[in-house]
Amino acid sequence: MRKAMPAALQQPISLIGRELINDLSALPENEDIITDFLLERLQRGQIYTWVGSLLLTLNPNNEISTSHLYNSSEFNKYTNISDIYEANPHIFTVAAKAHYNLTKQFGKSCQVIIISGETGTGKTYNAFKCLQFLGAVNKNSVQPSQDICTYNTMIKITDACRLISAFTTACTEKNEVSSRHGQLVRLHYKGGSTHSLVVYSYADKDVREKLLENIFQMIFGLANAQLETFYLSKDDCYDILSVVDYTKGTYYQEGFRDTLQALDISGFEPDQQNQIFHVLALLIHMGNIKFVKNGETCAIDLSSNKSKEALKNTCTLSSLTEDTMIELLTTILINPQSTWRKHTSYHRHLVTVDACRNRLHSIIRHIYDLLFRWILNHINDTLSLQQEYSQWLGILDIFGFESFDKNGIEQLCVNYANEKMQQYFIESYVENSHKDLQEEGFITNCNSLNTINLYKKRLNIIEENLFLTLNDACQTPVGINMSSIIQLTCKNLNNVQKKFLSEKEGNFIIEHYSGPVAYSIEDLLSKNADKVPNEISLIFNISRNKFLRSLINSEEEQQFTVKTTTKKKTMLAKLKYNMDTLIKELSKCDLHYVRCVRPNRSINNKWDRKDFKKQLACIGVFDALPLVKCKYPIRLRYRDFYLRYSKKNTGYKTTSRYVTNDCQMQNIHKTSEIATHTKFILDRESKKSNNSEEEDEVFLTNSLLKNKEVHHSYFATKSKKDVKDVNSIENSFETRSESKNNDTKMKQGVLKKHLGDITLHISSTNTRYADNDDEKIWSIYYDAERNFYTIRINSCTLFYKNGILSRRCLAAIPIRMHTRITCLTNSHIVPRSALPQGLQDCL
Ligand SMILES: Nc1ncnc2c1ncn2[C@@H]1O[C@H](COP(=O)(O)OP(=O)(O)OP(=O)(O)O)[C@@H](O)[C@H]1O
Repeated sequence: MRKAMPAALQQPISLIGRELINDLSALPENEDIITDFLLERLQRGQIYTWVGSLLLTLNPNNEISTSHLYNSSEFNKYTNISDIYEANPHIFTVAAKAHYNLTKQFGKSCQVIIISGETGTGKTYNAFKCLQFLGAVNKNSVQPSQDICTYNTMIKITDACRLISAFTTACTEKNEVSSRHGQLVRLHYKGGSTHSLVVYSYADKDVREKLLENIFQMIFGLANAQLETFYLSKDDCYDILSVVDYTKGTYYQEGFRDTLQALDISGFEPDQQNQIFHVLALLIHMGNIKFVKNGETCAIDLSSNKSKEALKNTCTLSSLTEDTMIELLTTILINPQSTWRKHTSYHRHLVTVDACRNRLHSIIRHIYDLLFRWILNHINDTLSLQQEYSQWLGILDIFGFESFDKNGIEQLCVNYANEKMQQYFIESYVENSHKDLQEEGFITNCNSLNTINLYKKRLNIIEENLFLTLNDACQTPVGINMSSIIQLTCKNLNNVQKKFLSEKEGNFIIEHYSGPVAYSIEDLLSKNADKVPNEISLIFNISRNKFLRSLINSEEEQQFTVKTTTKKKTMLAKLKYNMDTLIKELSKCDLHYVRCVRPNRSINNKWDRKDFKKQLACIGVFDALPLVKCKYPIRLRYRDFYLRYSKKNTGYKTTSRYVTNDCQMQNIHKTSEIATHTKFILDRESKKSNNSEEEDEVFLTNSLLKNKEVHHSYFATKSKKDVKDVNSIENSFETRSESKNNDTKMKQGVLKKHLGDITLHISSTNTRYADNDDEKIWSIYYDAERNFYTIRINSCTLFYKNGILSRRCLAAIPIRMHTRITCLTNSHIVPRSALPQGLQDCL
């Protein structure tokens, strides 16, 4: 059960100024209010919102222009950000915070920005914005005297990521440029600037039947003459490009120009670029090969011109004979590695067209995979400058949750990866927050533990029941009826487990965190087996194409992909291994979460609120919110707090002052003494000089703080009705000006006004009085719209609202300060004894 919120924090939102709120934790825990609020923000072009320390981003869906969010002034604003913990919600803030923590050595030496959400919600877009921003920061931090190579590193890195993206995106039902791969871009830092890049590939989707962006680009981007050298033509029809939108030629041409530029910048020589296109052309032709049944066996369909032509071009581009290619595609070489028993090797014919087709596509996929990894290795070799440093900043962009009308193993891989990441988020963020809050005494019990258990159970069933069954089935040499295996697996589950995994009409249904998804079992085994023919390297080793040969033999040399040690190399086993490795890596890092959602329109063109709420629930916003509401939106580690305010201390005079109940001022010399007089809040607002004698001083005491037993002291917000008569304050200031020569009390420079149970004291020693009676030294202005007072004292401006007197324009959400007597080094809680003089900056 959570502790009741302080009354001041439960006031109606309208009083706080809804349009100023940028953190969901300031709103009541009501899904409808949150939905309205976010959609309102979206209409205003505010696509970013804090959920405590999480950043929530809304995909503007091409309806709202967001260019203003990423223009050069925004870059400058965030690259020169001074107050990293209180900055507006923006992807740049998250990047700046991670960069700040890394370079100032706050927290761990590895900082990772995790961007997640369903497909098409804007993960890749935001990951690029992060990179661009870090590029701008890097540019600022690199001294002109530094190596030009270092100076250009970030430009190269951004282009390299663009290149990787071109090789890993494809058009899907929900996103034209959907990532088909999960990558962790690691920017290695030395001396505050990026020195190298390493891109780790953690999970690839099954790209067999997918259309890869770069292949489109190539077809549209290459000149006709160059296409002819690869036996391609813009007018011909290629199966691998069967759903290409030919009206988008210009778009792909532009993409190709970017890819070429990225290839140049990433250090690919023209002949290497040509080799890449050569291999892509080979794959396009291979995709056109068709098979027919030929008696008991199968053969390549030579009666179709398209298929015949494809075979011819495939052989020419791979420099292999037609016989070799036919043998590779229609037979299996048994015992291929045998050298001493060579006579025992023999070819077994494939007997079904499907088997031949699966074999062809696994070869296409394998070669494409090898090409991509070769490119990745090349980029990493060029940009890692042969060195990795212990400090790095990572951006993790992993493909988003998918649920289409028909889902296969590809969606299973994607959704499992998302399930795993979500479980990790719930475990690392929600569970840790829960522990913190419990330790700090804010909550005694919390429902979030049930949520965590739910995630664990579901993942356990996917991994232990489903994956193991599918992997075992792949290893079995005899034919298997997958439908009955799935039925049996589901039948053996207990009632709780059945909630997560069930079987219906030949499909199996997983109740994911994002809702149920039905997966077809068609092709499940063949695709999961991911059987790359063992003889592929033997056959391509006799090719006269040197690049192809080296590519096929390069598998063992690849460094930046996670290698599975498991003997059962099924697709699901590899994926599980990769995800486990990734999570192990993440557990060593400080994590910054960015959660992406995409509001969609329903048929009547209104926002689909149901879907929007579902997305918010799925990415964990509603799980995190109750915890976030208990925590403070701004949480500084003790060390950060100390560094920040101790600096402020040295800038000020050494003597602090506090006000006792009867407004006497005393000097104190140790900050620790402040702790015993917690009424001290605001000091020295005038900036005239360091000479304390000439300065005005403003104090605010709050009777709420008188009680020393109050452990969680907070600077309470109070509703407007609690503030009594504002005019009377103004009047008293006027009176003070007028009676300056007569009133001895005024000469002592103390003004006191009771506002409910808050007392505002304004004191002045040696105050500079007005030279003439018309000059107003004090003024109070009430801003009715935003419900706060602006107090001007000489050149100094203060803001007052609901009991908070602050030097800055007031924060949009209620602010509390939590203190305790002692604290751990890494605690977010400031010990009372360490409250320094610059505490007012917290406000
Ligand atoms: N902040 C934004 N401003 C403008 N456009 C955006 C923004 N975020 C997303 N988009 C648009 O949404 C499209 C889809 O985004 P993106 O490709 O980043 O989605 P994704 O979450 O990475 O999807 P997938 O998981 O399928 O890769 C982008 O092409 C872009 O046009």
